[in-house]
Amino acid sequence: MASNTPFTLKWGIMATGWIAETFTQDLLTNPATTRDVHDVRHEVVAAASSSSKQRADEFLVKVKAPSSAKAYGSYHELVADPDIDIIYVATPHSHHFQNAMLALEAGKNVLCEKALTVTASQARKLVDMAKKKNVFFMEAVWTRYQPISIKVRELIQSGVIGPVYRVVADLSFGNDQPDGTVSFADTHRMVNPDLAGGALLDLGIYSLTWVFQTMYHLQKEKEKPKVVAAVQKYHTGADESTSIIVQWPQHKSQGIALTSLRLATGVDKENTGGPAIRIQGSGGEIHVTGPAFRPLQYKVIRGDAGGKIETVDFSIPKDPERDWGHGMFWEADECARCIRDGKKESESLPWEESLVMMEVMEEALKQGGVTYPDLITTDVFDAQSPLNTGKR
Ligand SMILES: NC(=O)C1=CN([C@@H]2O[C@H](COP(=O)(O)OP(=O)(O)OC[C@H]3O[C@@H](n4cnc5c(N)ncnc54)[C@H](OP(=O)(O)O)[C@@H]3O)[C@@H](O)[C@H]2O)C=CC1
Ligand SMILES: O=C1OC[C@@H](O)[C@H](O)[C@H]1O
Repeated sequence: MASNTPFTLKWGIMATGWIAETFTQDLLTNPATTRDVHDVRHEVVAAASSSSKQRADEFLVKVKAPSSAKAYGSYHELVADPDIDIIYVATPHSHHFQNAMLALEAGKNVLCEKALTVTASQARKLVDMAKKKNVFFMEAVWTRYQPISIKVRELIQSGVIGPVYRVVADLSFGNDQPDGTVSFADTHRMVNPDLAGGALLDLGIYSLTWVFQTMYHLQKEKEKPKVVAAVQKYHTGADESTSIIVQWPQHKSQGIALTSLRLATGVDKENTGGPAIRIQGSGGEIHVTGPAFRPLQYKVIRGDAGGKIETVDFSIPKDPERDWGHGMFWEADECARCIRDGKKESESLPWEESLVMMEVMEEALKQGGVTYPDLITTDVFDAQSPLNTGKR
């Protein structure tokens, strides 16, 4: 008989920045009252800051973690904690390879923020280590686990718009300034090459996510894509605007993934001006509206119904007690279920798909002449790398 007790996943949070705070608050929501989830739950066991233990302490207070949660002043201490089941890597992309490898080497399950790494070779090495250590490993593309994504994938598979031959997806931030900048300081992770900055690895990955989850993910026989890219470089050397055409010739399908720090997807911040994602099948279309990382509406326009439009809206549930909900808890629930069930990778975002997406982004950046420093592109693990010790 199935147990009524939810499976508990114990988390260690690596880094204390913006997304660490947001994700941890989602972890701390009540799954039952927030989103009607009763089979899994989450516990925040510890958080670590590479800057100081005090920063980790302040972080735990800020997110209202239970008083039992431990604060560490180093990533090494975090990955050595035997009470932790899974490490959430929430550092800039520049650090993901070294930080995720530190955790995998220690035998921990890992959920690593997007973009998974800076290079495809780094991503392959992480997957190899996850296999060697027999642990769960997943790229934290939260969009894949949101109900709207699941529904859109189901709709496509049901054949309601026929075979999908083209997807156009955009995530652009509209930060153009009169002085020619894109509003981020040159040292900010969005544009700083030392932190693997640039529109593609940070935002364009969501446009690619829609291209991939609506086409490549659903291919029965996987086909390697061809890639053509146009890249506009920012004065820091990172990309400020990147447009990629991904082609699967045998499937007769093409995806166009767009991203820009200058232009916005829509005229307002909610991107309601038009569909951010347009999925075109031979029998109709699906339009998805809202920022590609967390869109809240789709429309199905069926050719066989004379263009009749069905509109479906979604919302992000909140924990009534915490007055909080960002929509990252669904990916956390996926980690818990996979680990409970002994799975090492998620079916919604298999390792192979993360690797192919990294290859596409690497190729696009190569075509655009974007390069990153050796410290962050090496695929040789170094536990004492400044990226792991925080000695900047
Ligand atoms: N899924 C999503 O919706 C989002 C995902 N992200 C992803 O999360 C990652 C982190 O982004 P975000 O939280 O916005 O970044 P922040 O700059 O807010 O935080 C990054 C944290 O990483 C740690 N860190 C370690 N070394 C450095 C360094 N040299 N420079 C800066 N920080 C360092 C710091 O924590 P400490 O000092 O405590 O070690 C810092 O607080 C990125 O890869 C990004 O793509 C970001 C936003 C949204
Ligand atoms: O992943 C992300 O999604 C939301 C954006 O605000 C952020 O810059 C990006 O990293």
